[in-house]
Amino acid sequence: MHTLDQLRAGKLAGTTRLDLSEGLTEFPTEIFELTDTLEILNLSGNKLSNLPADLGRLHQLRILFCSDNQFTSVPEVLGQCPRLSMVGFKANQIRTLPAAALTPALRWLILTDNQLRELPTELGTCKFLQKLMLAGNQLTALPESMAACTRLELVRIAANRFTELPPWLLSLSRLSWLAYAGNPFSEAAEQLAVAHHPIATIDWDTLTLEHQLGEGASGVIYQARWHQPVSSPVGVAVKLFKGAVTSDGLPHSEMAACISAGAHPNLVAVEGKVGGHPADTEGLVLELIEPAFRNLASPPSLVSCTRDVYDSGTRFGVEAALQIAHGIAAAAEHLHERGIMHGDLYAHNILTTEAGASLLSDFGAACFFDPEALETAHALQRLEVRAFGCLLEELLNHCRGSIDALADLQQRCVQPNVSARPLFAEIRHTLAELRRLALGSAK
Ligand SMILES: Nc1ncnc2c1ncn2[C@@H]1O[C@H](COP(=O)(O)OP(=O)(O)OP(=O)(O)O)[C@@H](O)[C@H]1O
Repeated sequence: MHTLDQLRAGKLAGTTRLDLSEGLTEFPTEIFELTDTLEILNLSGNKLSNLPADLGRLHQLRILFCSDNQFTSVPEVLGQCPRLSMVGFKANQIRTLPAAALTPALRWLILTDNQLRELPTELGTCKFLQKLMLAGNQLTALPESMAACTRLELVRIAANRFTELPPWLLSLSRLSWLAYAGNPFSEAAEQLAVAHHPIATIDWDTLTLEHQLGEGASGVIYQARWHQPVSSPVGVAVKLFKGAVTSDGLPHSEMAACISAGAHPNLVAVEGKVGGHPADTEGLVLELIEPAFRNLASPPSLVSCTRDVYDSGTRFGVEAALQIAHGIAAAAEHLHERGIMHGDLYAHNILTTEAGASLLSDFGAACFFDPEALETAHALQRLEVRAFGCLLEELLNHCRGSIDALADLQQRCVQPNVSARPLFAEIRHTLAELRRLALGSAK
């Protein structure tokens, strides 16, 4: 984080990235002293409601963040920054996205947690659009012109007012990560899934919270001891939800998905939901994940956009790669059978051990569908199969040996013809066979 004083004293000359959060009510004109170098401007956490009319002077600007400010409209002046490819206005009070604000280079647009009711038709001309974050608005539809946004890979429309899933979304050939829970059209499927999976209520008084294990966008996780009447206390993890909308959707939908997912060796087991919390906070009691588990990768960077980032030294043996792939395919198949799409099937949401055990976690983007409405169900499943294909590509890229049959499967999972992609039952079966062959040849 930089300071206005540093900027005014000329100490930031030549910088390519500027981060200022000081309760600013106006755009500091001194920023224009950085016109020749400034590529990333982060003005999140201020009190801004507009940007200067000559913003286009920042001709190198590629990335602009203005989260947690007081904008009511996305400034039209953004359209004058030709290189601007990433725009973030999360948690403002935005009601309008003017067509003039759209830049030709737009690749990543974040308007999570605003008050948008409609979007301009011109969004369909943003042919480089790859990642679109619209959770927590009041949208009822997306412009049909967006069917031309064929580079879209990740779309968040959870917690809006959609009465149907835009049908053209399901034929976008690269779409891999979709979150739509918390809309009127998906409510019935969510309620049905929860009704089919009653869960124990664990009284808050039977839990002793110990230290914090971690914190995600949707909640805080604590290690705890669960005192049961007949046995000695067991170690568990307790996730207490924050309640607010996240970039993936509503915590309520995350809870519903965790609960209705049911038990599977490649998912984190849910013991029950917390009852009787003194502040009425919602929470889940989860199996404690062993410390030997590590995230397979880190979330995408500003550069990688939709793809995870791996540690430079990451290398898998053939058997480990197949074992991880098989475990995650089995988990995804299990979820799909129950009418749940994970929505965020990514290596950064997969935990693995050196021995090759794997867990698919983070249900923050999960959505529900009717598994018996086959056409939509299969289209959604095949969308998530592309996400799995991306994971397979990454496993192959970091694999010590080559596996031609795995490369073939990967290609089938990401093929542009969505309806020709295999479903997870077939993928899991193929991977089981490949594991058997690999084990056989290792003997
Ligand atoms: N059951 C568990 N046992 C042990 N540690 C856990 C458990 N669940 C979560 N954690 C720890 O808490 C952290 C936050 O978990 P959480 O699932 O809320 O968020 P996340 O998925 O990492 O983040 P986000 O939801 O923002 O993508 C994890 O990274 C992990 O370190």
